[in-house]
Order: sequence, then structure tokens, then C-alpha cells
Amino acid sequence: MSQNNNNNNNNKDKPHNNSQKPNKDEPTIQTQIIQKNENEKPNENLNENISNPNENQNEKEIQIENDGDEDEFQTLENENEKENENEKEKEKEPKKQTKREIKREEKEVTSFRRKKFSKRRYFFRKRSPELFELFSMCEKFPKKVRIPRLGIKKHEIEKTAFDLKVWDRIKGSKNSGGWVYQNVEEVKKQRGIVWQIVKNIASNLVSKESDLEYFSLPVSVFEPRSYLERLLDSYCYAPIFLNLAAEEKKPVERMKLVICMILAGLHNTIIQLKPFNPILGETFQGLFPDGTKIYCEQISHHPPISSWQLISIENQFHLYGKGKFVSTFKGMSILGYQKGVITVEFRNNEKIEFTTPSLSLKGLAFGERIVHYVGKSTFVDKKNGLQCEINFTPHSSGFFKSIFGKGNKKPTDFFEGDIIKTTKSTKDNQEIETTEKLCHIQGSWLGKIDFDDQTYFSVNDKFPKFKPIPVDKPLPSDSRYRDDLIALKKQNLKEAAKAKHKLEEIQRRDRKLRREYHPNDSQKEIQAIVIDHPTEENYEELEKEAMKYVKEEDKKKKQNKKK
Ligand SMILES: CC(C)CCC[C@@H](C)[C@H]1CC[C@H]2[C@@H]3CC=C4C[C@@H](O)CC[C@]4(C)[C@H]3CC[C@]12C
Repeated sequence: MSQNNNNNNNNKDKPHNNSQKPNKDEPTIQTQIIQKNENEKPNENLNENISNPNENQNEKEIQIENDGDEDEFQTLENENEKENENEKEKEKEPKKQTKREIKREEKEVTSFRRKKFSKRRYFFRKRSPELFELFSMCEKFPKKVRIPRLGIKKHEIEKTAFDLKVWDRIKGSKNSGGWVYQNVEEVKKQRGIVWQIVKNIASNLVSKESDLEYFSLPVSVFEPRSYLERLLDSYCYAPIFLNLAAEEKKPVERMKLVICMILAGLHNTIIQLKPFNPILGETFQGLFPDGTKIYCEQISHHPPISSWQLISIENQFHLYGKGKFVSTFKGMSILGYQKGVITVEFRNNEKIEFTTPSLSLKGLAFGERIVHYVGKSTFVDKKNGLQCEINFTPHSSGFFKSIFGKGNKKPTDFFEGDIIKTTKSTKDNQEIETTEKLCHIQGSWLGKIDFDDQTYFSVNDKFPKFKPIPVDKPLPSDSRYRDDLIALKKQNLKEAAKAKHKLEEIQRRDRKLRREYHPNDSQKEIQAIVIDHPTEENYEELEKEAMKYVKEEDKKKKQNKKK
């Protein structure tokens, strides 16, 4: 079945037609996207190793799903289960069962499953017929139409959220929690650089808790993107969940879907490469495969502040935010977060504001490189009086420890929170505030979100991850035109380093001029400390020095504790 066929079928099922259809003469967004994607292939490969470990499985899945129209939602899992069941039976009674009997049993199993899945499909259609189109427009996942697991009760799946092995988490997740970076070469490269930073701290050239922006790092640890493009990684599920949220009439359900959008995208932001710092006025214009428009711009140099917005095709939702990307050295780890509030506005004048948690990299200089999300994420819907705070390290507080004891220790990537409703009423001229707990959230940022006893998101569902497609004719300030970025894309490190140096020089001169014309402007001049790529002879020396420093720090800590 071709992709076009699939589209037609979906259109038939739709209860109402989309009135806004583009003219045939004009290239539709869809066709543009398909052409674009073909050109973009080398770029995609870069992220694929990390972002989607299950890609190969998907291909198989598509083949299976193509067999018949009815089996649209038959998954590989079911196929596997069937096989397993058959194998077990064969082992028990190898000769008695004929092929026919096995086939009959198979049919029974599939019909049972079909019932389950048709339920899902009905739910999906009822919610949003447009989503079928949305999925089929995404070129990479044309036929793999999967529904969010809304409406399926957990007891049907027979899994408990606290069972670690059953948890749906991405490849590389640790049993005790967090995600381990497996690229040994990359880590080794970065260590040499981290040791040099440690050396600078040890000789008191910079303070202990210093921002990464005080260093000019070598291009060998960079990825050929700027922060403006990188920040979009966390919105890879935004079109799916926000389109659903825009249709939702219940405020609680809407908030749940917005929470899903942010928490589900967290596992897509853990790439361990440094993006380029955007230059003042740099822009990025793009499209998500469903047509959602993306605009990003760097609006301040010091402090470096970026702003971004996503606008869906028919203005269903409008997400906007601005903030600083902070990354500070904290002893032997880096804490990275985005300072600022993000807002989503929907067509029906509903509005939700939220903040995101912080990312912590451990094992920078020695040991295993582990990524954690720490801190809090808050969601506020002022109009409907809804509020939600999600805690990313609940196990560390004494309260939760006492409840779940030692045996039930949850992994550190576990998060927990509540949606709370506050209602104001006046009685005898006095304002009374009553709070009510509506819903409990728990899950892992590495791939699972549960609301009460319903699973809303699981990585095993393999939703399509949306990647931004750069627009055809962007502004000349687009980050794609940066020389250092272009050179790094071609893997020409020498040229990239040269271009990076040149751009830094230009920025310095610009700052000087700005200060001359606006003396009151508080644009600080930072003298970045240049850090080179370490040579092999250098490497061991640096390691020894860093070791020395770490040991001294440990001694100081111990002495402080004794006092
Ligand atoms: C010297 C070498 C090891 C430095 C490499 C550090 C890299 C991996 C760090 C430095 C700054 C960090 C970023 C800082 C802020 C944010 C915003 C947050 O919402 C998502 C993660 C993200 C995007 C971080 C990702 C990891 C990051 C890019």
C-alpha cells in the first residue's frame, strides 16, 4: 500500500472535511517537506544513533502493518508474543498439534487483540481525525499510525509502575536511574578539555562555579548546530500533544497533554555535544513535518537570551518563550538549564505557562558519564485555577523514603507530582481558598508518563519524533549560513576552528562599538579563556593534574566536615 492510498482511506473516515485545502498549482507543505527530507539525509544521520535506537524495529513493523487494512494497529510486540506462544506449545506437545490447529489458535489470538486495538482506534478517531493526516504527512513514519495509549487501563496491561524491569525506558538507561553516555571516544575527547578547565579553576583563574561561556572551547566537542536549533529537540512531540490539547475541552485533560509534551521530549535532549553559541540577531526558521512554523532568534548578547515560538498551521496553538541557557560547572559536574517561562496559548483563549527542569552531567572528569534531570517543573493554568508541580528527585526527600522503604527504591529518573485545583469562594464577605487534588502523575523522564492509573506516553509506543525542516529561503541571519557551522558539517575541523575564531573576533568588535555609542548599556566584555584540543602527550599530564586537584578538594571537604 502506498502512502497516497493510506491518505485517501483516512479522508473517507473523517466526519468533516478540512475546508482549507491549498491550490493544486501551489506546492503544498507536504510536497515541500518530502523534497526537503531527501536533501536533509546526512544531517539526520547525526542524531539517529542516539535519538532512536528502535529504528530498525520500526521497519519490520511497517511491513507487518501493510498486510491488511484491518491490521493497521497490529504491532510487532503482538507478532512476537504469538510466536513465543507457538514455540512454547510446540515444546510441550511437539507431534500432536497439526498446522491447522496452530493457525486456528493464532486466529483466536489476533481476533482478541483486534478488539482491544479497535477500541483504541475508536478513541483516537473520536478525539482527532486530523491526526491521521498529521501522521501520514510525516514522511519518515508514513504508515506507522500509533495512538497515544489514552483510555487503556493499566490492569489491562498487567504491569505495575514500580517494577523496574517493566518500565519503558530508552536504551542506555541505568537500573539505578539516569542515562549513560556510551560513546567512549567522545567522552575521552571531552575529558582532556574538562581537565584543562579544572586546571584553570585550580589556579584560581576562574571561580569554582563558573559558566561555560567564560571558556572558548575547541570545535572538536561541538555539533554542527546552534542552541537555536538544539532547543527544538525538546519539542519533538509538540505537534502531537499540542494539537490534541487544542481540541480538548476539559481543562484538566488539556493540562495533562501539555505536561506530556514537555516530559516526553526530555529524553530527546541528552546528546553530549556542545552546540554553538548563537550570535546576537541570529535566527532560525523552520517547519515541523506537519506544517507547524518555527521561529527562533537570539535577542540579547549578555546575558545571552534566545527567544522562540511555534505556531501551528491553523493557529490551533501558539507556543512562545524566551530564556537564557545556563550551563555551570559545579565541582565535577555540569548543571544545564533554561532560565525563563514558556507559554502555550490555544485557539479557544486557554493559556498554560510552564518551566522546565535542569539537566545534570555527572562523571565529567572521571568515571561513568551519566545524565540526570533534577529540580522541578511547574505548570500553571491561571484561568481555571490549575497548578502542577513535578519533582524530579522525589526519592531524595525523607518523606518518600519512609513510604517506599529500601526494597522499593525507585530509579533516580523517576518523577512525581500532582495536579491541584484551587477554587475561590466568598462566604460572609471573606475569601476562602479551597484546594483539591485532582490527579497524580508519575513516571520516568526516560520514557514513561502515567496519570493515576492510565499510561499517556511510553517510548515503546514509538511515536514519530518531529525534526525541524529548515525553510527554503530564510533570512540572511539564519544560523545555517554560519561559516564555522558549515565547516563542521563538512567535518573540516581546521577550517571550523578558524571560522569560529573569526566570528568571535567580529563579535568582540561589535560589542566595543555598541559600548561606544551606548555608554549606559551594560554589555559586559568577557575575556573568554581559550582551551585547545589536547594532544596525546598532553593528555596524561593533564589527567595527573586534575587528579591532584580532585584529591585536594576531597581533603578539604573532609576537613570541613570534621569542623
Ligand atoms: C566540555 C564539554 C564536556 C561540554 C559539553 C557540555 C554540553 C553537553 C552541555 C553544556 C550546556 C548544556 C545545555 C544547557 C541547557 C539546556 C536546556 C535544557 O532545557 C535542555 C538541555 C540543555 C540544552 C543542555 C544540554 C547539554 C549541554 C549542551
